[in-house]
Amino acid sequence: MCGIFGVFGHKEAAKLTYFGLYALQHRGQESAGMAVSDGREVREYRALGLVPDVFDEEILSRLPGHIAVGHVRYSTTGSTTVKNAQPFCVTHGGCTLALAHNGNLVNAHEIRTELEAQGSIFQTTMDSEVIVHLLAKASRRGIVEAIREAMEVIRGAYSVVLLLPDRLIAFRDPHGFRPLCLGMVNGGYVVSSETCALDLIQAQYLRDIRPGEILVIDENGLHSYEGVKSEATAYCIFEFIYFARPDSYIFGENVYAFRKRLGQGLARERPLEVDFVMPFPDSGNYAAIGYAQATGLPFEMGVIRNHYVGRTFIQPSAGMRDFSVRVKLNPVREILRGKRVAVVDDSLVRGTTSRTRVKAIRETGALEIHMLISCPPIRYPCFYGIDFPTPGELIAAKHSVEEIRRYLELDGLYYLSLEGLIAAAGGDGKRFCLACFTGEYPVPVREGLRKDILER
Ligand SMILES: O=P(O)(O)OC[C@H]1O[C@H](OP(=O)(O)OP(=O)(O)O)[C@H](O)[C@@H]1O
Ligand SMILES: NC(=O)CC[C@H](N)C(=O)O
Ligand code: SF4
Ligand SMILES: [Mg+2]
Repeated sequence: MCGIFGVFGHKEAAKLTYFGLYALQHRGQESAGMAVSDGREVREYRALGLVPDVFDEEILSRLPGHIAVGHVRYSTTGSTTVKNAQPFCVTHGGCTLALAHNGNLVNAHEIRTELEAQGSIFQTTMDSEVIVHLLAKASRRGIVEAIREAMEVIRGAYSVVLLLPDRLIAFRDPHGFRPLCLGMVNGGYVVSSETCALDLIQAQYLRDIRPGEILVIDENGLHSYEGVKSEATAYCIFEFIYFARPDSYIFGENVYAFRKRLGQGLARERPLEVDFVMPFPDSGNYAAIGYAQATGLPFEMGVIRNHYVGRTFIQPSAGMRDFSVRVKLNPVREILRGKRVAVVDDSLVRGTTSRTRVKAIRETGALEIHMLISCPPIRYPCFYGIDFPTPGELIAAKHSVEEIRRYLELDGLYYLSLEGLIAAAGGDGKRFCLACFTGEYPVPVREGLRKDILER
C-alpha cells in the first residue's frame, strides 16, 4: 500500500505535499518522493527513507511551483531501491510526466513482456512503470484518451495521481480497490489517498474520485471523464481493518467507527470471562475499545508502544519485522501479573507480533491470555497492493485456529467471523474485496504472480 498526494493551484505546492505525505506515512515507509511543476518545468526529488528524513527546507525550496505530486512507498512489486521510488518521472515527446501509484497490477508482467518485445526499455522493476509506457504509446491521441486506453489494458488495483507540466490528473481503477479523495484549499485542489492528509493542511473534503473515473484538474477547474465503466466496486476491506488511519474517511465511512464495530461484533460472538481487555497498539486499539464498551469489561493498556518505531507489518524483510516488534511493544508487569486478559489485535498475518508479544506477556505472570482478532483468518494472498505474499507465509493458510493457538501459546484464540465482518460493513459484503479471507478474487490473478516477478 502506498500513499499518494497531489496539489493543483497552490503557490506552496511542495510544502503542502510534504505535509500531505507526512500524514500518509503509515501507508508506506520505504521511500518518499515528489515532483513539482511551475507550469513549465518539472523538478523531482526521491530517496529511500521516511518523509522527514528525505526532505528538508533546503530541498523543498529547490522545488518551486503550484502543481505537485507525491508518494510514500510500501513495495508490492519490485524491491526497495531508489530506482523504484516514486513518483516515476519520464520525458516523452518533450512533455514530462510524473506518476504516483497506489495499488498493484496483476498483469504488469504480460504487458511489460509485450512492450519489451516492441523495443521499450524499462528503468525499474515496479508494476507502476507499465502505466507510463502505455500512456507514452498512446500520447498522440491526447492524455485523457491515452489514460482511457491504458485503463482498458491494465488489470488490478490502481489509484493514480499524474502530474503534467500544466495539469494534475487523478484516476482510479473500476473496482476502486484503493481510496482516493479530492479536496480544496485556498482556491486550489488537492488529491489524497486519505482524508487525514486534508485535515492536516486544513483542506476541505469535496468528494472521492469515483471508481473508473479520470479527473483532470487545470487552470479551468475540474473536468471529469469516464475512463472505464465501473460495474461493481471491490473496496479493500483491509483498509478498514488495518491499513488506513482511524481519523480518515475512506469509501464514504470513518475508519475508527468501523473498527469499533468490529470489536462490538467480536463481543457479540465471543464474550469472554477475563479481568480486562487490552489492545496490541496501534491498530488494535479501536476494536479493543468497541469490545470493552460492548462487554462492559475494563480496558487497560497492558503493553506500551514505543513511538519511535513505525509499522512493523509493512517492513519488507522478516529480520526488520522481528526486531521492530520487540522494540515496539513492551508489557507492563504491574498491570498484567496474576490477571486473565483478552488481547485484541486487528489482524494476525504472519504471526510476528503475537508470537513474541504473547510470550512477553506470559513472562509478566499473567494467568490466562486470550486473543481476539477483529477479522477472519487471512488464508489467501493479496495481489492488489498489500504484501500478504505467498500462502506459505500466511499463518492461517496452512494451520487451523487450534494449531495457531498452540503455536502462539495462547489459552484461547478467537477470530471475528466473515458474517461479523460483513455486518460491521453495513451488511453489504458485495461492495468489498474480501479475497484474502474467501479466496474469491474480484480481478482474476494468474498463477505464479510474485513480488519479484519483474526482477528477472
Ligand atoms: O501477524 P503479523 O505478521 O505480526 O501482522 C499483523 C500485525 O501487524 C500490524 O501491526 P503494525 O505494527 O504493522 O502496525 P500498527 O502500529 O498500526 O498496529 C497489525 O496491526 C498486527 O498487529
Ligand atoms: N503498495 C502499493 O501501492 C505499491 C505500488 C506499486 N505496486 C509499488 O510496488 O511500488
Ligand atoms: S485481498 Fe484482502 S488485502 Fe487485498 S485488496 Fe482484497 S481485501 Fe484488500
Ligand atoms: Mg498492529
